[in-house]
Amino acid sequence: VEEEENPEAIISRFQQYLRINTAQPSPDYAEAADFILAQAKSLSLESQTLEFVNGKPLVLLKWPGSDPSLASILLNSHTDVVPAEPEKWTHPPFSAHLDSRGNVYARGSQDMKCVGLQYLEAIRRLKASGFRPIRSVYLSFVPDEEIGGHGGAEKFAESDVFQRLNVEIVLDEVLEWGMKYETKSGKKSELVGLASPSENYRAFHAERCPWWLVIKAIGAPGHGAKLYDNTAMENLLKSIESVRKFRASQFDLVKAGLKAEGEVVSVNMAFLKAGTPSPTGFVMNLQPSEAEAGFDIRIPPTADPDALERRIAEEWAPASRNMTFEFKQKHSSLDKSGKPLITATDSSNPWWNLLEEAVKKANGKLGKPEIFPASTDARYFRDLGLPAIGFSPMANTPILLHDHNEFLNKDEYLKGIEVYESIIKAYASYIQHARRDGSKDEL
Ligand SMILES: CSCC[C@H](NC=O)C(=O)O
Ligand SMILES: [Zn+2]
Ligand SMILES: [Zn+2]
Repeated sequence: VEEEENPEAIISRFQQYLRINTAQPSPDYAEAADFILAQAKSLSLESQTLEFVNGKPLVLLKWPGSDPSLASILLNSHTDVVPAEPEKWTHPPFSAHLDSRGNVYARGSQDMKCVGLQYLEAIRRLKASGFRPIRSVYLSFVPDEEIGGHGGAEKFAESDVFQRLNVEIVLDEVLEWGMKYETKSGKKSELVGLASPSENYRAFHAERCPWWLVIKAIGAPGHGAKLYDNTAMENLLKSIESVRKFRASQFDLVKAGLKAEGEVVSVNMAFLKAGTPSPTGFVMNLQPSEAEAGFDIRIPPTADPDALERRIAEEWAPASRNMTFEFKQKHSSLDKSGKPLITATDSSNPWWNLLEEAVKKANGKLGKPEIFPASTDARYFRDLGLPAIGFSPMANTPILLHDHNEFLNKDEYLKGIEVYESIIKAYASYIQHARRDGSKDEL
């Protein structure tokens, strides 16, 4: 085994990447880009750095295939991570501390620096084994996924550069996802989804789309002791009650086991803003003339977006109650032709089956296609009509996305590299033209 293929060397590279503080809101993108470019160089991959937004580099790597007439494969990962509160971690979030059980602690160890580097390590192994891709394999290391992807994947997907890559399939991240709730029958709190850390890998063919909604109420201000109708607070509270009812109806479907979490609309209040500040807090005997609330809504591609929009306009922020609303973020859950943004998993999309087979070959098992409850950059590629699959090879791993003490076990990381090795090999050697209509052409 070559020096750089030792497990120690592999883990050490993972740690190096994790130690770069790319936490929002001020990620060190320059250092991350340098690191990726150095890795690319050591692997003799072609590279270029794109800057759709100043100071936010997107590193694009290429492993050229032997047949440039075939469409290519894109392996996407984001380089930014969410912030961490260091004092709440057992090991500092950018130390990449390796403990005696082999757990590597760092912000980004699951989401998703692991995946970005596993792609590269898989290529290192494939190269060492003498494998040569027929299709070109591209890797994109994109900025700003955690804040919406507008300065990264969104611009990239819309770019001429991307057009010229002739991409036919995109792989992106997915995170293990579970939820806690009170069962209807008793007080017992349960975990569904990946409650018992499972042996299975999960793969996602769609995701819920983010709608970040702000509703605002106005009303006549007045004395705090006076009862009168149509205050801003009263008007907003009516909306909140209505939102809560709807939220409960959706959640009940999940609790009853009728729907998966990705199949219902979620709505959670993100902020409340009202009141007249005073040096000691808020003025208490004044009813404010404005009140605002913000909601994180996620809509599955299977839901009717018009119906939800009507509900917002008629029940949650009716003009008749002196209310207005605004979206801070609104990704359509339908494509341009009005079809739900769902990547096919039938015979019209050979990449799904190839993924399944490749994971099996690496002794893994893939679950049924699911709808990811949160959002990833994959939606920008699905917008273009491209198949995109959310997949991160992490089994037997507790769900710590955006949580304190995020870690990944080194053996799970190493196993993931083998899984990607198998996937990249299968994808890059696939020589049929995959057509949207499901027909195939032997070349
Ligand atoms: C509006 S894009 C935000 C993307 C983010 N992705 C992962 O957590 C999410 O909140 O789902
Ligand atoms: Zn992520
Ligand atoms: Zn994230």
